[in-house]
Amino acid sequence: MKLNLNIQPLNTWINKEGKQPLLIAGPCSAETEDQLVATAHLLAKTGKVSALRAGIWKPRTRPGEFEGIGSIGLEWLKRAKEETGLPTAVEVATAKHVEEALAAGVDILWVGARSTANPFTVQEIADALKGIDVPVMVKNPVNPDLSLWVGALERINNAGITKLAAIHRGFSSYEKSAFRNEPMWDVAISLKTLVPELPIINDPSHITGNRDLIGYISQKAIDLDMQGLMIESHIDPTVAWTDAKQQVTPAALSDIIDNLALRKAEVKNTEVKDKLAELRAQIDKIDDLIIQKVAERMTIAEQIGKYKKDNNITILQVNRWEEILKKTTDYGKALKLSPEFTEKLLELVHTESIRRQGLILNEGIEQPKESLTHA
Ligand SMILES: O=C(O)C(=O)C[C@]1(C(=O)O)C=C[C@@H](O)C=C1
Repeated sequence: MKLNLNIQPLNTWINKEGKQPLLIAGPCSAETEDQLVATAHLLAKTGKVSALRAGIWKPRTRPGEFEGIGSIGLEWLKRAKEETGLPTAVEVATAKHVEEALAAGVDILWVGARSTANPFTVQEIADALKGIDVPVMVKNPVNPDLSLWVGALERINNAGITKLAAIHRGFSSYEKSAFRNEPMWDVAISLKTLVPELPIINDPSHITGNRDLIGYISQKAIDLDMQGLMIESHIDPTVAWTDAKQQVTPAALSDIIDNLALRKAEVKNTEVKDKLAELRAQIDKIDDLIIQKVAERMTIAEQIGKYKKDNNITILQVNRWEEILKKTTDYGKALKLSPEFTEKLLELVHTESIRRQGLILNEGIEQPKESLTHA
């Protein structure tokens, strides 16, 4: 399925001037005029930054935390832009923010993750943007809901904004992990599949919450053909008022960018092309076999379903299911497949098997369509 958004290419609204990858950087929050302007100068000096970001209004999880310096910071941004030539980007969460940012000459606006999760907020921002030709970037919602992300992009696009990009900043999760926000790359890949022309910019600062992992996530984003990076950079992260652990100095940022291996999606070399085509043909054959075998397995599950119906046996057989999970993940391990992967694959197959048996056991009863997976 494809979604039709009216989008202009990234290079029509942000000048990369040959810099690779596209980099938007700046402090999490504008704190003081000196901090912002000095950081901007150091970032400009790296020669790697295409736009300066700074949080002016900060949506904080708990009250009492620093909620951004407010409108005065827009004046500092203006000065930073005048002195460095870097275009500026800020987060907006209300119509008033939009008006103030535009009046102060901010070049790029972005919608934050909490705002994207709320269609009322997004619509308010979209209404404030009507008739204005300004680039807008939309962060993913805090929860891994592709529809909310797409909905926000549609609302902004419907307001006439064609200089549009998405920002992948990861998703909240209860699970403990190395990351502040789980990357859940599959959600960003689904967005890319749905709207291939939409630029996606990765935000490794918010995904990692940890400056030591920023290089690692940045490389993954480039490997997945994302169009740019937004990285938080502060002249002295140790004393930053917000997100101190995930900010890097402009010099450290420059090193991170130098260490990235740049990749391109297009294959130009014919030898490489031929080799890829040969391997892809093998994958095509195997994919057909996988589908053929899954279909055969479903036919057998349906036969079992008939027995269950005739003998009043429940569909779910937990002991048998556990036995299958154990033996198959063990077998997978021996073949170098991770148990998590094998389990996920089997769960999908088992869910479909159960659904089909349900159709047999409850024949004649209308059954609404259910989703196969959760997120
Ligand atoms: O063994 C069964 O009873 C089946 O119906 C097969 C099957 C499966 O697809 O693997 C399906 C449902 C049960 O929960 C257990 C296993």
